[in-house]
Amino acid sequence: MKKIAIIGSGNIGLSLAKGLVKADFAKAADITLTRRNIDHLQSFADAGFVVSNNNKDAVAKSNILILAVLPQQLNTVLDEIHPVVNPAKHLVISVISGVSCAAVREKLGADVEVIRVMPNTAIAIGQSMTCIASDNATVENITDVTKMFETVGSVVKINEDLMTSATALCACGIAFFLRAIRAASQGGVEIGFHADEALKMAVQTAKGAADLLLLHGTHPESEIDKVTSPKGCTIAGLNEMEHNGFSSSLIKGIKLSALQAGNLYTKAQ
Ligand SMILES: NC(=O)C1=CN([C@@H]2O[C@H](COP(=O)(O)OP(=O)(O)OC[C@H]3O[C@@H](n4cnc5c(N)ncnc54)[C@H](OP(=O)(O)O)[C@@H]3O)[C@@H](O)[C@H]2O)C=CC1
Ligand SMILES: O=C(O)[C@@H]1CCC=N1
Repeated sequence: MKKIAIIGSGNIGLSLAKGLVKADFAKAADITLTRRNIDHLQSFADAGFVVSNNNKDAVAKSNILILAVLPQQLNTVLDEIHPVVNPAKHLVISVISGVSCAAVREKLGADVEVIRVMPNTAIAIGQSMTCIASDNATVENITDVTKMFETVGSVVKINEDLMTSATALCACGIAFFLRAIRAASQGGVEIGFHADEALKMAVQTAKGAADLLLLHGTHPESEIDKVTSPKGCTIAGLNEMEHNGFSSSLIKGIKLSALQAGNLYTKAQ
């Protein structure tokens, strides 16, 4: 029987909890959500989740332990739960950016199996791109955790040294693509649409573009070639965007996010 404790139920912890229940991976009653201010979890309590501000108690009652606090909040939590973490009983999953499996074990004990997982907020609707890495978990536990996260999106197993890159591309990436959609809708308003219709059109167009790549398995440029008629309006707009640094700004932003993701924990010490 899976009993899950999510320690630090904020944006990603709650997205994960919603996704796991929506996917029928777990029942709400089998997931304990913790945070210090549990008043903010009332709607989740109403939906059947167990809510608590007692991390030790939540850990003691679970076998899958998901760490989802901010990097700068982690050490306090690890010091607190250390006495009740049992390597024979608990599998530790950390979604915390910039914190290695080894750093978690330094606080919880060398025998504890730790799997690092980097999902994104689309996990709430079963559409996460989740990257997984571990330096000491058994093949069986990695397989189980892969299956768990496959119920809420796609999973890629990577080497741990690429985890901060995965954070930038996939977890931060949600915000990057959302900002691109917002910009497109703002352009739509300038050329004549009301804001609500412009947003709806931009969202569906973005979804169509992503699905073309997913369903055709093609490269973006090959799909772009089908849109850019010779002397047409698409290539005119696209080249204007490139002259203004469209691709370059995305690449630079992703590189800076990856750098920052790698420094989150050390900066917090
Ligand atoms: N947001 C995202 O898209 C993603 C985030 N991540 C990673 O997930 C982690 C959480 O990020 P995010 O959800 O955005 O942050 P939030 O600030 O939204 O969530 C952190 C939660 O931890 C709780 N918390 C803090 N201290 C404690 C404590 N001692 N015991 C129990 N709960 C505590 C906070 O609530 P309270 O103050 O009430 O205690 C808060 O709800 C980060 O490490 C981030 O790098 C990873 C992938 C994606
Ligand atoms: O912005 C952050 O630091 C976190 C990590 C990835 C997404 N949000």
